[in-house]
Amino acid sequence: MAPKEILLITGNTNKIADFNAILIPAGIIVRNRAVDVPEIQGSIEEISIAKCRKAAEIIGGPVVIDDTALCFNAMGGLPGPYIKAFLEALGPKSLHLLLAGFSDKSAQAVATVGYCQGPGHEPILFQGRIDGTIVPARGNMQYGWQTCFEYGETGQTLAEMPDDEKHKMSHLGIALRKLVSWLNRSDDRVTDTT
Ligand SMILES: O=P(O)(O)OP(=O)(O)OP(=O)(O)OC[C@H]1O[C@@H](n2cnc3c(O)ncnc32)[C@H](O)[C@@H]1O
Ligand SMILES: [Mg+2]
Repeated sequence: MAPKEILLITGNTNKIADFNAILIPAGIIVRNRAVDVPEIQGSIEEISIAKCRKAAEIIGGPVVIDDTALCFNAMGGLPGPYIKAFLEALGPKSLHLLLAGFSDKSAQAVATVGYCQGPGHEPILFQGRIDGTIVPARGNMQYGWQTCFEYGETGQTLAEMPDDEKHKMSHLGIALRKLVSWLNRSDDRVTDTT
């Protein structure tokens, strides 16, 4: 089978590294274009579909995007897809203070990966969602909110987990494995009709 290639549209270098770490072992080559695609307001899915559609229009061909959300259950899912603005304003060290007035510290990390064949095509979404707890920042790696998100019952923040272990269970790992299996099934369909 010929190696598959995707074009990831993102300006986030940590995201590119994570895509490579997860997709290279699955035989997928990740190319990148650092285009700042406008993000609308709406549900996680609406934002991802609009971002993916716009990226395909800008590039004029097949693209992959990811939009990542951090949803606090006590706040009805906010900040959710707006986490970037909160992170920029507060920094990872103060993020947990948003929940200071709530006893429920539970949260979900959500990766929504979109694939669009090109301008005029409908984007397809692949989502990974994991449960965790918002805690005061722990761990060395300064990527987004990973120091503040303790995964499941592990007692470890994502920033404290070894990369290979993290990619097996992370929101992005789950979403990208769904993308890989869809890409492989698409291959089967092409084979079936020839
Ligand atoms: O939109 P693009 O260009 O892909 O890059 P971005 O950095 O704006 O990424 P998002 O729109 O997905 O924004 C989500 C925010 O969460 C951060 N982030 C994204 N993925 C993450 C992950 O897997 N772990 C921790 N933080 C992440 C990211 O740095 C942003 O502050
Ligand atoms: Mg963004």
